[in-house]
Amino acid sequence: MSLSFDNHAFKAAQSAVKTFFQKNTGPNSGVSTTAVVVTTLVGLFAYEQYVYLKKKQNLPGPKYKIPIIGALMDSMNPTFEGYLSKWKSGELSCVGVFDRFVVIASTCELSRKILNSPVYVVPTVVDSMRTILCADNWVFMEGKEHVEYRKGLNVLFTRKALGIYVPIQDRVYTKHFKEWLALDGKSEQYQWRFRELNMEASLRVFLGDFLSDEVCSTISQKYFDITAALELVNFPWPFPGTKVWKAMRARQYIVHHFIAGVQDSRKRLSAGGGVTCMMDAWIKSMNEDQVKGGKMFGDREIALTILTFLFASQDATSSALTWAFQLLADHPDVLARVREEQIAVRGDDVNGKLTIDVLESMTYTRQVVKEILRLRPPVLMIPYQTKKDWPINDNYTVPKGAMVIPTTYPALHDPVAYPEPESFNPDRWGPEGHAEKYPKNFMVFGNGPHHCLGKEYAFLHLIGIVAQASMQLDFVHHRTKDSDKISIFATIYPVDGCIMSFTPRA
Ligand code: HEM
Repeated sequence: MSLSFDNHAFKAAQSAVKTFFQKNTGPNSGVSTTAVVVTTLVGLFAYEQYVYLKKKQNLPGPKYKIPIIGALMDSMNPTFEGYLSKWKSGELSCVGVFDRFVVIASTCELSRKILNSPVYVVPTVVDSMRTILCADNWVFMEGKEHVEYRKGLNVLFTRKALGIYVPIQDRVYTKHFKEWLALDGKSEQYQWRFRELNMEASLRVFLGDFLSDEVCSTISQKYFDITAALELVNFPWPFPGTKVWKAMRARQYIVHHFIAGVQDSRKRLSAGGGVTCMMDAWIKSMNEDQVKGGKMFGDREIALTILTFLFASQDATSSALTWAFQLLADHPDVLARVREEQIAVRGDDVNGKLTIDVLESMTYTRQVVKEILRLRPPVLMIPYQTKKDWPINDNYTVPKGAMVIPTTYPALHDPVAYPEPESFNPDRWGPEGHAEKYPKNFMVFGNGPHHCLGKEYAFLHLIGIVAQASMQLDFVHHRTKDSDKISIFATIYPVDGCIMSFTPRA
């Protein structure tokens, strides 16, 4: 991100300042350099305010912009309460950070409009991501090119493919449950343990055993640097030591190992090996398509795409998993019904291996997962950017180049669609509830051409963990005064980090 407030006007101001200097700061000019510098700075700051207010028009938002940085501090240390008050301030509101003008939409209607207007907007992920994920990554493609590329990835999320992943997921759950049980019922913050389970499940589903345990665990550590750089607006230059710089280094390590994995998978498949993970499935389907002249993906391209899956899934799913355990432990009646369902659908085999058929038959557990995602949506806001001036409604035109952000939380807590929206009520998704009558409000996975590619995988993953944990583990949530408060680290977590203890299920 550059620090140019508005390129044309800024250049004009620069040239005026230069002329002024040339004319007035000679030895005989009688004007001191300090006076000129101060006047220039005041002029530039005044100009910056003018640009901000011109874009802001009548939108709710700060009355003026802090010179140069704007609301950088709020952006670096966001609070959920801060977001809530922003959303409540109006259906559209605004803020300025560095040279970024940000417009936030807080209604379901406007949020959907943004997600479904590819003519006006393009996803930006967040500012730093182009640097971190590499500018040639498919997620930054637009329009037809994006649609076509995305079609080539659908093969990785078909029901058949999802069925291959289930036993891999199950093995990872068992491994992590054992680790939790080895703590002998000790209570501690589990948020990061849930994240580790999730990271290993993702890596093993995506790349199977092509990564060693050691590399998996290093990636898990290094990935923290990528999450930490996910602020809405970052420090503009990736100087050594900045969050973006650390994230880039993490990406280099991860992509290096992913490329090695792709190469191993190619070799193994051409030696007649079977499909063991997503990458194998992808390469095998590519090999088959080759005969029909289908698209061939290169090693780095595959590695970068899998990095986007990790990026898209890791934080969101870890957040969902944390709230899942917390909410289930806090609602023993719901947990008891999940267990009843397990017995009903799995019969004598309640501790047996998971399959996609059995996961799909768990209708109540799916309702529970859906309600967890509604109550605590992992992705609160989805940053897009305008490609041109956009008259988004009768009262306001979003200027070209602005970040325009649809929100999910307000629609998911709309009392019309979800009466008593703060209560955890999986039955609202069942035949006796009426939440399913408001599909437009359920924007947990976005909407429109960029809606989440891994939605069904995420559902099955969360249902699988809840199913297996409910049968194999007894768990207690040690509530604190901060358990229901929300902290923001790319996504949302309970402020106390979810203090839990696990023992084997009696
Ligand atoms: C609970 C877990 C998850 C949540 C809440 C979530 C949510 C989202 C959201 C809100 C978007 C943006 C949609 C839009 O712009 O309209 C998105 C995009 C995406 N998600 Fe997910 N996601 C989750 C898990 C996953 C998983 C597990 C994967 C892959 C394995 C994945 C892959 C993607 C991809 C590739 C995109 C970008 C799609 C595109 O630009 O075409 N997500 N997700």
